[in-house]
Amino acid sequence: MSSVSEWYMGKNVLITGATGFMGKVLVEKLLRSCPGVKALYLLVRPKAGQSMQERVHDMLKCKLFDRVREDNPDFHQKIIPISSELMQSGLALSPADVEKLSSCINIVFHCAATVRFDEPLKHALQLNVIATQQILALAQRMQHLYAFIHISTAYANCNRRHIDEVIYPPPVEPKKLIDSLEWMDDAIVRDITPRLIGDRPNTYTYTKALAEYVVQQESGRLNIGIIRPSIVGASWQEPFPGWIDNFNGPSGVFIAAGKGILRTMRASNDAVADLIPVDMVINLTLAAGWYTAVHRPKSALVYNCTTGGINPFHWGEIEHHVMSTFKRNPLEQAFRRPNANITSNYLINQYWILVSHKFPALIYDLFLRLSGQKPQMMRIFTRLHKAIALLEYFSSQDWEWNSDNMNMLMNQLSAEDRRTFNFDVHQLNWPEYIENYCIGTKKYVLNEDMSDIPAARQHLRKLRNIRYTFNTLLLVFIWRVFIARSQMARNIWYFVVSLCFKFLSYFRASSTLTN
Ligand SMILES: CCCCCCCC/C=C\CCCCCCCC(=O)SCCNC(=O)CCNC(=O)[C@H](O)C(C)(C)COP(=O)(O)OP(=O)(O)OC[C@H]1O[C@@H](n2cnc3c(N)ncnc32)[C@H](O)[C@@H]1OP(=O)(O)O
Ligand SMILES: NC(=O)C1=CN([C@@H]2O[C@H](COP(=O)(O)OP(=O)(O)OC[C@H]3O[C@@H](n4cnc5c(N)ncnc54)[C@H](OP(=O)(O)O)[C@@H]3O)[C@@H](O)[C@H]2O)C=CC1
Repeated sequence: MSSVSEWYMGKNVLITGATGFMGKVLVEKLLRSCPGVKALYLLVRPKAGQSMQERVHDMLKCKLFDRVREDNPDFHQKIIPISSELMQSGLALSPADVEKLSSCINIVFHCAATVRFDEPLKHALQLNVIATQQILALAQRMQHLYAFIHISTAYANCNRRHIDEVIYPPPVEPKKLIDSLEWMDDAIVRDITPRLIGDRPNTYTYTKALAEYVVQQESGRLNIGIIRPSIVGASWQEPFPGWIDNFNGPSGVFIAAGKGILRTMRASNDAVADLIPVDMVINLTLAAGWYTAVHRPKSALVYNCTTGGINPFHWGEIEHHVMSTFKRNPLEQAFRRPNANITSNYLINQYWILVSHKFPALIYDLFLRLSGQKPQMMRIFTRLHKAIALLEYFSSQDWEWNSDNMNMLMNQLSAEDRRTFNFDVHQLNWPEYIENYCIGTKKYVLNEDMSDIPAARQHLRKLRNIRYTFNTLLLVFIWRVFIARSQMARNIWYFVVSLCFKFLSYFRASSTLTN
């Protein structure tokens, strides 16, 4: 057995955010690659009418856990859900649970956060900063804790161009901010938020930066590791390629482009798209847990978990591969044929929004109205524009992350560990990864069947014929309205036609001469 897996043998692990995208992959990998792990304690809240037990039960039934289920059908016995609402005082843990966790937990992975970019500051602060303080306080009480791993983001310091593996001074002293926001009502907080977040784009990156500082300040004698992944995408290889379960980050953009809804977006073709597969992030996280526990670094080690500096890929290339994949493997019931283009030019983008988003939406809604249905396309576009406006900051510029600690960690692993907990981003073949990612959004986010691809292709052919018919009708209409009715338009038209004719004659004559 590898030394990382061996270390997890007999250990009790506490995980927050286990029902989220990364948390699920962490739980799965621990169960599959560290079969000796004793128990996973998951802090989960009841949600949408489901108890925390029901939520965890549903989670473990999902396809992500198929491989674990094959290896050990009783794997759920190692999962111990603990009811906890991180936004409440004391994390809403019962005294008995606090007692239990304090006496048995050996390692903590703190993944829970709000990742919404439009989260009101108070809420983001409550979850990303205050809950982190509370988890740290709980960790301080743990008698057999070897390591505390905090999941941050590579964009916590996105106001800098070059980001080292250090904790930067916070934009404000977190305690002062917490105290001030406490007495302010939501309207005042909303008004001052832009001033507070300053040169960061949203409350998410701002509060994640504050959380890192809190972890550093309040860690006491804990052994700390901070993981900073960039844009976390579908899985690369494990448990199977292309697994993804949400619309966050690029996934929503890929889906909207595949459905033919999104045709234009502001992004720089040449900017590095710092995507990193979720399985690589989790492999690094588990390896960092082992390293922190065994080597007990004197101060918190930060791991920038990024790809751009090592194996760069650009948004322009992503656009190409996403479009090519969705043309070969279309999504069902596309609105239009997939044909999205990115541009960094504001005016060009506005033009295409008008022509390729708003105009078709208007026509489609008119059609829905006329056929007695409720118009919906304009509403969908309004939401899409709101979502992509929040992402454009990240797709229009480059950052440079130092990844010395990631390299150091890799060098610390045995050959076997490097295979089992692979986070060597050199090995990523981007075109293949993007293809699997897109197919993953089709299979696991939209739950579409691959056997329906011929029907989806047929639908795209139908859309192409509608487009040809529509363009022909438009041309005839323009002809009737403008050309046939006005002498001046007729003269312009004849002038253009004769110019084309002359050009053709000249071209033919010159090509005869050269022959
Ligand atoms: C051809 C392609 C070319 C590519 C070009 C470049 C692409 C660049 C792309 C991306 C760069 C990203 C850089 C991220 C860097 C940071 C990384 C991190 O550290 S954190 C993780 C990231 N976090 C987020 O991504 C949260 C973003 N999401 C939000 O903040 C909210 O969801 C928001 C404001 C976008 C929408 O909020 P609401 O309240 O209007 O809606 P709600 O409740 O969230 O969702 C409504 C419905 O829309 C879907 N949806 C959500 N996000 C979507 C999206 N981005 N696109 C499409 N649908 C989305 C949802 O699944 C939901 O569907 P139902 O109603 O349940 O069926
Ligand atoms: N996804 C990405 O691209 C990136 C993510 N990260 C970081 O990785 C971590 C995980 O992100 P990701 O998995 O994508 O996020 P998700 O939104 O998928 O998951 C968030 C998790 O936090 C839990 N949570 C949220 N609020 C509460 C609460 N009040 N009480 C208890 N639990 C709560 C959620 O539980 P519930 O199911 O109950 O809502 C869920 O399990 C975060 O720290 C994020 O900042 C960093 C870089 C990129």
